[in-house]
Amino acid sequence: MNIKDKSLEELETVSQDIRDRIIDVVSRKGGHFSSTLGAVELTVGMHKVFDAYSDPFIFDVSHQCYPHKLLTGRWEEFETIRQFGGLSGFTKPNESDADYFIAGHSSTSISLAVGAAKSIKLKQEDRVPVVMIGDGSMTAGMVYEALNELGDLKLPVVIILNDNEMSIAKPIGAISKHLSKLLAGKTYQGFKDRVNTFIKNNMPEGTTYIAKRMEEAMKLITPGILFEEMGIDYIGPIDGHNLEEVIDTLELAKGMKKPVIVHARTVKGKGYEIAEGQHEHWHGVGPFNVEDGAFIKKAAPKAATAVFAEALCALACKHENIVGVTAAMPSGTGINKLMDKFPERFWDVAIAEQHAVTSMAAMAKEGFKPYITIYSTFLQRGFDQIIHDVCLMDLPVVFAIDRAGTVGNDGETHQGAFDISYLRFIPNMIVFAPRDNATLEEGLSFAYTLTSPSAIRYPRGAFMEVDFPIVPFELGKAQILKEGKSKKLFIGYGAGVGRACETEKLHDEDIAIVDLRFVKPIDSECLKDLATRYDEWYVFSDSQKQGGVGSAILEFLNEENINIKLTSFEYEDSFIEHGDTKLVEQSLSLAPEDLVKRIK
Ligand SMILES: Cc1ncc(C[n+]2csc(CCOP(=O)(O)OP(=O)(O)O)c2C)c(N)n1
Ligand SMILES: CC(=O)[C@@H](O)[C@H](O)COP(=O)(O)O
Ligand SMILES: [Mg+2]
Repeated sequence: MNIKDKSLEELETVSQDIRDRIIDVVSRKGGHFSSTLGAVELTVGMHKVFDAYSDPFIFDVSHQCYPHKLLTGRWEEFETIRQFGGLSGFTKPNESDADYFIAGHSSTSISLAVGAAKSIKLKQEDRVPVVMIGDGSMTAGMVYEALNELGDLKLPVVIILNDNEMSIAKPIGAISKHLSKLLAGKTYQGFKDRVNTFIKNNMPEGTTYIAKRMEEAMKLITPGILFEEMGIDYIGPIDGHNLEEVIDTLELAKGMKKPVIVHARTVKGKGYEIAEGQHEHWHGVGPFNVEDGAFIKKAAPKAATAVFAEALCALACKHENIVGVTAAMPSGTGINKLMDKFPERFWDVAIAEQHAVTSMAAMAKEGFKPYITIYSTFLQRGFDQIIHDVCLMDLPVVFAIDRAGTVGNDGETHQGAFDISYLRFIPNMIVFAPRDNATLEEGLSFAYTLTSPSAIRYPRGAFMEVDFPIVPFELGKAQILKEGKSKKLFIGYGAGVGRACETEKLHDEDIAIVDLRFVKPIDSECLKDLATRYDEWYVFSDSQKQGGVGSAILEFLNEENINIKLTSFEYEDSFIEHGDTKLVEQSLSLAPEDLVKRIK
């Protein structure tokens, strides 16, 4: 839809049509809801003033990109948003030339804009990167790395700060507080260029000097001081739902040919009253009833996250030295319950995974027992800190890794595929996994006793329940769940144990099953014993094959010079698409019915 020539009135209608389409589809299919509604006018303004097929349109996280997709030839296809084989819920260049870059992890947008702006300058092209970044995403350190360079190079970039005073939950920290103060202030237009030009052309020499001093003085009172001092012009706050104001301001910003932040005040959920405002549960939703906003709940077994939160609560009651953090995912990780119960011991540190890891390392050094609770995919953000600040000092930090394995509709940017591979090779790190809710509780208690770093992983949603005796975790010890008459052996790890059991049931042989429990240190004695009885091993784990569980076992077999035929049912060397988990697993031939065929 080309909106360049539309009048303001027509654009108001376009905005309403976009809102109606989002409410209709997301209420039936689920998705990121309140973020996208809050970004409608800002997105329409971007498309009115800039050209998405030439100027890099860069959405931070890009969960708010639905209006952009609707304006760039995906109106009908929007019906398939986040569905298997359908549109991604985030920007994706192979979907449309209007999608400049893939996103899903937050706070990359300004770095992308700096890279784009450097390239545009070198290629001497007439294009301007335009960024939309939320107030929550402004709390990640990477943003300041980018602003630091941008303010120095003064490359033309327009940054729209979409400030709805919400992250997923209420925003945390001094940056958010500062931005809210700005929102409360009166509008300040960064129009110094116009003033300077006027003075230069019309006033005697000395005036410029006086004007310069005046400008310096003004800086002391201008709200955008945080950005102005970094060399980034600040305009705002403006009403991010007032199309005329948005368009005029973006025109002004574009004309400034320098880095400028347009600070827009918006309401998360704007246009669907029930979701308007600071409502965490409207950020990402399942299907709901438009009339009354009631969520259409499907009966589901108890999620691992809920078990984790309850178990950690019980532990924290028992042991006063337990502390913990989430990085802006309080309800997603269940840490909100701990924050409510122990506000002095559990924190939301904002979107700051690196800071989460290193600050908790210091608490471990001080004698506390930190549980760092971060999704597998987001923990990738704190990788160097895990090595440099936790493992090098061999500190007793527990990494509670939620969303391990495939995560469903979020897709490639969010899969919890890599944590085993990226943790296993770090000295001092203990890597282990429960197979169900009962062993998750057991595992969290066991982790409390460890004097080295440890990582325990569990899936999005519920484990598949399996029925075997619960034995206490013992460092480096596996648990043989059943012996078998066949020469085959199923080795399950974490949620993979459930899949091994399902597959064994579908198979027409009596197959032994072992719960590996530890991928590091691996249970050499148990594996050596099993090798005397079984010579065809199959590995089941929700993790990347490269460097994963199968690799660990192969390394062991090689070191012991044991000759076993080993097949690993882990993820192949590619990124995993979005969609319903069952459909995704079938596409990977990892559903039990597929595995039976592959074994045969
Ligand atoms: C590195 C990283 N950590 C955590 C998340 C989870 N996450 C997705 S959106 C979001 C909040 C974003 O808030 P904001 O930028 O204000 O956008 P809004 O939804 O308010 O429009 C968070 C924490 C993420 N995508 N990336
Ligand atoms: C956009 C983003 O990164 C989060 O909203 C994420 O989608 C949450 O994932 P869960 O739904 O698994 O909590
Ligand atoms: Mg926000």
